[in-house]
Amino acid sequence: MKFLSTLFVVVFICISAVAQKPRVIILATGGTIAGEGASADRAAYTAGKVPIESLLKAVPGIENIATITGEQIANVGSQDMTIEIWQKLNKRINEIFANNEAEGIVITHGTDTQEETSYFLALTERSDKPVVITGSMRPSTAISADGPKNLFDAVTVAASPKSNGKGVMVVFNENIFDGRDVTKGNTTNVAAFHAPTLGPIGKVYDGKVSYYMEALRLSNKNTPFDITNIKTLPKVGIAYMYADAEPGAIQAFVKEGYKGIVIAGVGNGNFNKVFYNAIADAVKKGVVVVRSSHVGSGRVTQYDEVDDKTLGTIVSDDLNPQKARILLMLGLTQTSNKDILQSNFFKY
Ligand SMILES: NC(=O)CC[C@H](N)C(=O)O
Repeated sequence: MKFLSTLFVVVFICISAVAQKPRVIILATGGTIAGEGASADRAAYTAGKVPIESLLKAVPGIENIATITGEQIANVGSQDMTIEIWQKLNKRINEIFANNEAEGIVITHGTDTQEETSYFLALTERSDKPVVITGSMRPSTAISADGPKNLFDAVTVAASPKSNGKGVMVVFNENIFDGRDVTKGNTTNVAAFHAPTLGPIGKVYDGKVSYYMEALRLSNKNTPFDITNIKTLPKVGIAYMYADAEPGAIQAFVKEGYKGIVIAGVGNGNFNKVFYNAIADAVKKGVVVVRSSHVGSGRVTQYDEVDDKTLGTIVSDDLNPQKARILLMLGLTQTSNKDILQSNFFKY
């Protein structure tokens, strides 16, 4: 009798484990994926119009992958993304995982600043469970809209047990990218994202997830950046270098009381003499200056054409300027020690 009842309990647990779908919560923030136009071409549309419930209706079969619920966190074109929305996202993500509300999270997001949100969250959210960001290049009303397919793939990745421990990722056009490495590489094409250092870490196709490599830079709960009780981040600006550039942007940031400046340098984080002098002046006034590059791939290395020791600058390693800005803002919430801030760029 005891054996039979034990057997019954074991069989019941097995059946319910098989029947129970993973739970995925979609946090919607807007973007082209929620865009709406008056005609079927992609021109003249407004990003961030369509609510998450309508987006889900356009994805047949998505309900078979996971038990899905949607929440609207914001509804903006991601050029209007703010640190306040990042904080809202971060808070809700940490809450969802702490309360065991879902196995995975998908964030729908405009593509323009998707790479910044992915890195910010990779540095600040605190779980091993997957957070998958996606979007689209064509609005929901366009011919061959890519949003439904990207959303289907993102939910597939978020629901997959293979994704545990992978942290924050971007899923786009069947590629899975690490949230740190990913960057937008095309202004209009559906293959809008790439990852200059690693390439995609995996692929998602036909409801199946395959990983090929792993990012080793520390992220998620292995970073010290906890923004739970932080209202605003220290101001960090980006100054763009080009032939015969003038240093007005650097001087303006210093005047406005910015705590840090990232130089979107040429080549290996280089700049001309007037930039050099303005940077030296900024450093003397206590502003932390990071050398990055607008080349689009590769590292900015220390003590190359610029002697960072003499100038007092630090380098971004392979982070592009917009990502270097995020790491510097978060680093500055903890210290203004340049050695520690520099070591962050080799760790995270
Ligand atoms: N493809 C897009 O998502 C671009 C739309 C808009 N600029 C945004 O980033 O939200």
